[in-house]
Amino acid sequence: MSMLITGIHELVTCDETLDGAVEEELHARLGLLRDAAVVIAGGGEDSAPVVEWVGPASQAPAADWAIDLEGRAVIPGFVDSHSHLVFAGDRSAEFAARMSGTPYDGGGIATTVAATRGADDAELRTLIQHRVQEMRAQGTTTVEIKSGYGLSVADEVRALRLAREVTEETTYLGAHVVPPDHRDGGEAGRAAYLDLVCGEMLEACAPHARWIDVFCEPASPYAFTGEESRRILEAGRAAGLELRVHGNQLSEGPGVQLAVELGAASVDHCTFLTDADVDALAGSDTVATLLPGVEFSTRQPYPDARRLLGAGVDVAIATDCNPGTCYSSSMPLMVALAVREMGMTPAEALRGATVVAAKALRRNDIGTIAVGRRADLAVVDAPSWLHIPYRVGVPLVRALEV
Ligand SMILES: N=CN[C@@H](CCC(=O)O)C(=O)O
Ligand SMILES: [Zn+2]
Repeated sequence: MSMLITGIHELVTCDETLDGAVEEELHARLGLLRDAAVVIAGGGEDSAPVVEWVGPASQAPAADWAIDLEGRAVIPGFVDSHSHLVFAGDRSAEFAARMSGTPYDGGGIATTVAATRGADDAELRTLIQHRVQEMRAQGTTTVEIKSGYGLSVADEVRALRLAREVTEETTYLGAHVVPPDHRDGGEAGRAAYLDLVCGEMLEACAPHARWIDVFCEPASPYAFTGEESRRILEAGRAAGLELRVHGNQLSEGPGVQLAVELGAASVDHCTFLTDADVDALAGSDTVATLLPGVEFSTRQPYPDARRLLGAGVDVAIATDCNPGTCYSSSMPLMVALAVREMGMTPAEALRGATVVAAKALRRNDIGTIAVGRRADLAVVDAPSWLHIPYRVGVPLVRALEV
């Protein structure tokens, strides 16, 4: 079965090779067509629908079904490459304290670990499904989900198993923080937890995960040093996982350069960078994923995306949706913050939320609208994609259900 989607006033494909794309600075590298149509086909029990044809509406082929979007804009579905959706509990009071000056240091993660361990599978499943649905309703069609609020073998496996029910992009984050039960044991407790993360826990979690991640942040007493992070990432790679890193969130530190050295797909946060960090990223295949909702919700300074883009670094943006540093699932909000606060042009921010975010997940089947790629489309209830940052806070974007 095929479906013709027509009545598209602006079609953002993010396909830079597309013939006939508008060549205006405002829409640079977006592969933008006006008065366009898309044909999608396939899809069934085992396979997602794919794009079969893209072009001017006047040349569209016939299809089994047609829908008319009546002059709206269409973009590739957002790729949210960084989230922590498997959690229970509430930390809104911590947010309120930060708004009046209390700094974030990662200590609140223990609160969520306790609440998450205390929730049964059905409760957690409902929470995850609700959050994924909330994302789709705002245009997100792919989401990466980390564990990291279990921090025992059984609880980490459970988090990844539940995350796998809704996405292939699952990330083992046993190295989120050293949990309270091990911190109480001092240096020996910490060493025992590292052994667990790199040993029994990794072995149990690897079958449920594609990625391994670590909160590399020597400035936080709860997180991991550069050397500890190296050991964790190397163990993960030996177990067949691909690498991503939480780095340079609270201070300058080793995370970015470690991620580049080990060939991680992405290093996320990048709030505090030295010139050497920027240079390392610029010569690498590692994406810098910025998480502007975190700076919004922690009152930290926003990272300077312009500095990274100017050096030639690939910059993605994601929500980091989690109960501590950013409880927002809204990619449209992240696009707006990236433009308003981090020096990205609207076009750079939209690319960062789609095609560059796909690169951060080492995927080339999503993040663009092109023949043969997945038919993951989002509709903007406005004539131009520019309304996403322009009409901040207005729920204009939704995933197209096909
Ligand atoms: N920094 C580490 N992890 C999360 C926050 C987790 C939490 O505070 O619950 C982040 O990406 O910001
Ligand atoms: Zn995170």
